[in-house]
Amino acid sequence: MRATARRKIERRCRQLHMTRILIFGAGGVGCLYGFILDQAGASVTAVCRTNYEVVKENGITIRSKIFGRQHYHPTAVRNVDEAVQHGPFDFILVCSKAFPGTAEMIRNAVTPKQTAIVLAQNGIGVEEDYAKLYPDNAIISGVVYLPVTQVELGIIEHGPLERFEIGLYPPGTASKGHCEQLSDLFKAGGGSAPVFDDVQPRKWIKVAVNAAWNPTTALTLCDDANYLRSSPRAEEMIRKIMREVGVVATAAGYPNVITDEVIERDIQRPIDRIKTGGKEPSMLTDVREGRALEVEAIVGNTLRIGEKHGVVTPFLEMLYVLAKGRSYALAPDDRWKPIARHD
Ligand SMILES: NC(=O)C1=CN([C@@H]2O[C@H](COP(=O)(O)OP(=O)(O)OC[C@H]3O[C@@H](n4cnc5c(N)ncnc54)[C@H](OP(=O)(O)O)[C@@H]3O)[C@@H](O)[C@H]2O)C=CC1
Ligand SMILES: CC(C)(CO)C(=O)C(=O)O
Repeated sequence: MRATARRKIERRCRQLHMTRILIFGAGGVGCLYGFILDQAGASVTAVCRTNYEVVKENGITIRSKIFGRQHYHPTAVRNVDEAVQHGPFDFILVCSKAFPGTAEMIRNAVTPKQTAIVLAQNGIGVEEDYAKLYPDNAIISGVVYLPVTQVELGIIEHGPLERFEIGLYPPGTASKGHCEQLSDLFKAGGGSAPVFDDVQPRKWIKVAVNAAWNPTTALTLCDDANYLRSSPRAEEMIRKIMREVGVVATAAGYPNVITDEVIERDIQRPIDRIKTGGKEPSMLTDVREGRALEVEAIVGNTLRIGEKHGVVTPFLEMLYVLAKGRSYALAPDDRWKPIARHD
């Protein structure tokens, strides 16, 4: 290898090792992304809540169809104030559920002009609160494809898919340097984080998937394969909901994104799982654990964007009302609060 090429690789490795990452929300997604970044050589601090003692004492065990059985030990802290002594952070990965008020919770760990805030969450329109609060920081919006569940405190089960699609919010606001750096880190850690000039079309595809699968499985208490087995109309209902989200996306300026081809490709995964065993979407896990549901970020924001553009969304409206009722029964504090701008 030529000396200049070797020096370039050595410099890149040094940069990765110096990168400081804060994971806010050490559940399924947070623990798995922390693992990938730890593998890349970054310094990983994790804000843990219920699993604090276990993670501090024993670290995190990963049982993954891709990475195998793994173990790592991030620096566990109880809250953002405690995390600050391990900063300043180059990236904060927000991996908690997309609920109102989270943007304020990370404030003390955000260094203006340095920290890139990465949203590893489902939903649409979830970036605006961060963009308003942190105008001097890069906001990276992410689309998470990662079937993962924390099955016991500090123990994470992960299926056969790992892809984190990322892009700046709003698109083209600053240099793509932060996105490229994060993408390099994922690659170095064995993961995959492709960078998009505009990641919003990708967010729309994912919210169509989540609006269809998350409330239906949460309300029926069936994993995706069992839901498909449950009646001859179940599969077509998923397509109808996804098409409805497609009409909203088109009205919002993203035509030809949620196409029939995209819908068929996505629905094939759960259909295949009828043979191999179903996946419990994260909202079904929340129902089983008695936690509030991410209805606003996934269904509420989508239907309000539709409303603003004069699109009638009967399926989304029905899912919204029923899933909000379910969430309210589980967590009575979860009353309606808009979480972001709805355009
Ligand atoms: N799981 C999956 O397969 C997928 C999930 N997603 C999305 O990724 C995001 C994360 O999901 P997932 O990992 O499943 O969620 P989890 O519920 O497993 O993890 C969220 C974590 O955030 C923690 N948390 C919440 N609020 C706070 C707080 N104030 N302080 C400290 N910790 C806090 C929770 O702590 P505690 O345990 O104490 O509640 C929990 O550990 C969601 O937006 C989800 O929709 C996307 C694709 C797939
Ligand atoms: C796509 C799906 C349903 C897969 O896990 C998901 O994003 C979730 O569980 O929230």
